[in-house]
Amino acid sequence: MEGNIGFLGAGAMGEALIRGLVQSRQVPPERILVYDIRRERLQELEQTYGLQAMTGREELVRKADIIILAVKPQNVKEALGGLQVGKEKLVISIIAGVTLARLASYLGEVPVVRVVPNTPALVGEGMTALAANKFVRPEALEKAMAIFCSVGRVMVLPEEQLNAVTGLSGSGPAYIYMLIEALADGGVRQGLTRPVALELAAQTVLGAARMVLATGEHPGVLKDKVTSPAGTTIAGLAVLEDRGMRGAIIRAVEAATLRAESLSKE
Ligand SMILES: NC(=O)C1=CN([C@@H]2O[C@H](COP(=O)(O)OP(=O)(O)OC[C@H]3O[C@@H](n4cnc5c(N)ncnc54)[C@H](O)[C@@H]3O)[C@@H](O)[C@H]2O)C=CC1
Ligand SMILES: O=C(O)[C@@H]1CCC=N1
Repeated sequence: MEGNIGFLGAGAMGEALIRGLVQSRQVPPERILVYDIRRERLQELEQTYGLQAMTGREELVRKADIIILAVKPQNVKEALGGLQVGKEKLVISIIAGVTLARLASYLGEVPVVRVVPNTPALVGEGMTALAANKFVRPEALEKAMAIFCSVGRVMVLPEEQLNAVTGLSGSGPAYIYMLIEALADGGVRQGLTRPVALELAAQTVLGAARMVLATGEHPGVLKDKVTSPAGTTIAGLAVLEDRGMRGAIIRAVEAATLRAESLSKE
């Protein structure tokens, strides 16, 4: 990948992308530039990855060809207010809920791609959806896609769908970690050791996810293949139905989507 990639803000998600990019070998660390308001954070990232720490957002914007905005929605105004970004640059925002229109109110008529990534990018298993404003040329969109393709899967969607994506795949890893933790607790409850239970739980989630993606079969069909008549699985599934697992997950995605919508207005 050509050019310098600059991160404005590098917390949990910024670092997941940095690590994923470095591990993918698509971008050498010396072409990754970072500015974060916390000095100790900058030093830590510089030492860990050998990337270039910038003295301020102006230096970052001057030296980077692609600028990834990775501050929290609440910090958008202080991070972007008064910032001059040339039209030849490509801005990529990973900020949840913040619309292309709102970004344009700070940045003006520059190419911006709004992206919803997730933290499994750190291990090359990210899921990213993106939408571009009208100033983004096809080659620039390709570049944005290449960055996120190097750390997982990518899809282009209409911007109106990105808050729902945030509620599903953006926040989703946390739901799944909770599921894995609960499965492991279940195993421990039945007498398994914690490490054994955790490995069983995590590999089961990974295997089930791979089955859905690799076979293209409806998850209901795959579920039926696990479920023997009068067997163990149906006994477990009946409890999950009783306790409203499906409804709880649907509501979780809804609540997170609504929160993404409200973040845009903060
Ligand atoms: N964590 C996740 O799984 C995902 C996060 N996102 C989005 O990514 C963005 C970052 O999220 P996290 O990394 O989780 O948050 P975080 O709080 O870990 O990182 C934000 C970073 O921005 C820095 N910062 C704050 N104000 C700044 C300023 N004015 N200039 C430069 N740096 C500044 C902070 O010091 C911090 O290191 C958010 O907008 C979030 O909505 C999107 C998808 C997934
Ligand atoms: O919790 C958040 O607001 C961010 C956005 C999606 C995942 N983490």
